[in-house]
Amino acid sequence: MTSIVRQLVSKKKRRFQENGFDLDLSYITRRIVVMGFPAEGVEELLRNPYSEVARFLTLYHENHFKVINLCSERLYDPGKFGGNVEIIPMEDHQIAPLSLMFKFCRIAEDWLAKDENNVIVTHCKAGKGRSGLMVCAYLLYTAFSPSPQKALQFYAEKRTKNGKGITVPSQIRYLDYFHDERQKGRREEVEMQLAEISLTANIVSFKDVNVVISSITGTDCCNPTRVISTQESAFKVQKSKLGKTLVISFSQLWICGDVKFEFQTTEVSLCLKDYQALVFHFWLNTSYIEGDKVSFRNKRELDRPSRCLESDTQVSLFFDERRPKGEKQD
Ligand SMILES: CCCCCCCC(=O)OC[C@H](COP(=O)(O)O[C@H]1[C@H](O)[C@@H](OP(=O)(O)O)[C@H](OP(=O)(O)O)[C@@H](OP(=O)(O)O)[C@H]1O)OC(=O)CCCCCCC
Repeated sequence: MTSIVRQLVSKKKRRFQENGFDLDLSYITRRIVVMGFPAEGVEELLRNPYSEVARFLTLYHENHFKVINLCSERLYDPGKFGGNVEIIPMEDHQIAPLSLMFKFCRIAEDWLAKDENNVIVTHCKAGKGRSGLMVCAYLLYTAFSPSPQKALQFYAEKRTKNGKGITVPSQIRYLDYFHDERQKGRREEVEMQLAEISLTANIVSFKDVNVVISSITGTDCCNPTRVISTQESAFKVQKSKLGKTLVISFSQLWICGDVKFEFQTTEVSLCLKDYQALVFHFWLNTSYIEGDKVSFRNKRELDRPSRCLESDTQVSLFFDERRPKGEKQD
């Protein structure tokens, strides 16, 4: 029964079912392994039991494995795997700044270069999204894959049965950013003045939509710093609604680097308390914005869109100015 539950929880991800093992684990290449979380206690009923993961690593890769834990929400004592564990915390369904993607690649490259028998074992919670972003970055970093599209296809084929590896659009966007930097070098940091957000969606006609904008300072991608919430009056924010279209205008709002946009509505919880429910979100890096407009043409281009959204939801961001980071305006 337990193995049935674990197989249900692992959904369409390929499992390692040889030699008495049945793990949510896939070899992406001979030396890159991706797996679901090595759980203990009750969660063992749902995910890879830590003891089975340890037995697998000892049997197949004793003294030659390095584990990289990408879960910010599930940390464990590195001593569990003999101490050879690196932690790069990422939030579920979110991106990692390019600096962390390159950090992952350097860790993997150094370890695999030490001994031809060495392997990298990467996991997050499901071992699908966050692990996929980092492993696809490594496939590009080493030129194993010539393009982000090829890396995504290769990963999806090796990790899943339904060809749906990385499915969060912003994670795919950041893989494109990574490839650009790997090919052409780091881009200049750019600040952009956000003038307007336009949202056309069914939800606008019957809900008040709030936008929270935050950005990553340093490499702590788990706690982005809030720039503004359109519910606050700290910045001059004007909202206008016409049918299914909401236009939010900003004044003097500059954003820079890795920026998260969260669209929320006020909901009532079961205990009759108001809370902000996430309708969708997306991430952008200002150095990669071309021109003065960014558009999302439908729901599929948004991250984790709620079921209540109609498919032809559209979002556009309009920018007034851009400047190199830190350049003072007179
Ligand atoms: C009889 C029980 C049958 C259980 C059937 C469960 C069937 C089922 O959907 O199981 C799957 C769920 C959720 O599974 P997980 O708890 O493992 O969550 C997944 C994880 O967040 C992935 O991110 P990452 O960790 O890979 O970065 C995410 O991928 P992404 O960020 O790319 O979207 C994926 O979204 P996605 O699949 O793409 O939509 C989530 O489903 O498991 C649980 O909820 C665990 C608790 C299960 C509670 C069981 C209570 C008994």
